[in-house]
Amino acid sequence: MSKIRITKQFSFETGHALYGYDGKCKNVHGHSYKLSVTVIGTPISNVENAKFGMVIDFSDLKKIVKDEIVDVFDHATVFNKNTPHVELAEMLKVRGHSVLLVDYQPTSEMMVIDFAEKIKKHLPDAIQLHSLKLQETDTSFAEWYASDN
Ligand SMILES: Nc1nc2c(c(=O)[nH]1)N=C([C@H](O)[C@H](O)COP(=O)(O)OP(=O)(O)OP(=O)(O)O)CN2
Ligand SMILES: [Zn+2]
Repeated sequence: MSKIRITKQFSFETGHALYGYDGKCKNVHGHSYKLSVTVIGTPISNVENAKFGMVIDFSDLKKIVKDEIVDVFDHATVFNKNTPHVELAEMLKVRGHSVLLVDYQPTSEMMVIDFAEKIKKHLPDAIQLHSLKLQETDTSFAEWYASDN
C-alpha cells in the first residue's frame, strides 16, 4: 500500500516578545498564527476497522494538536523564561492573564521545533510526523521537516 501524507490546518492568536532583538519585535505584540501539520502513513486496509482507508482520522489528529498546542497557545502571551521578561510574565499572571514561559526565544523557528516534539509524542506508532509549517504573518513562516532532522 502507498504511503500517504495528510495535512490538517489550525490557527491561533498568540502574543510574544523577542527579548534582546534589535527590531520592533522586541516589543510585546501578537500574531494570528497558522499551523499546518502533515503526517505520513499507510491508509488502514482492514475493512473491519472503523478507520478503514484513513492514515489517521483527521479528528484524532485535531485532538492531539488542539490539546498540545492550540488550546495552550491561543490567547496566551509567550515569553522566554531565561530573560528578564519573567518579571513581566509574573505580573501579568497574578492579574489573571494567560502567560506561557518557554525555555527558548519564541521565534517561529523555535516554536515549530517545540511543536514538533509535542506532536511526535502523541502520534500512534504507525504514523510519523512528516512536516510542520508555522505561519507568523502572511509573508513569514518557518518549516520543520522530519527528513532534515
Ligand atoms: N527568522 C525570524 N525573524 C523574525 C521573527 C522570527 O520568528 N523568525 N519574528 C519577528 C517578529 O516576531 C514578527 O514576526 C515580525 O516579522 P516580519 O515578517 O518582519 O513582520 P512584518 O509585519 O514587518 O513583515 P512584512 O514584511 O511587513 O510582511 C521578526 N523577525
Ligand atoms: Zn512576532
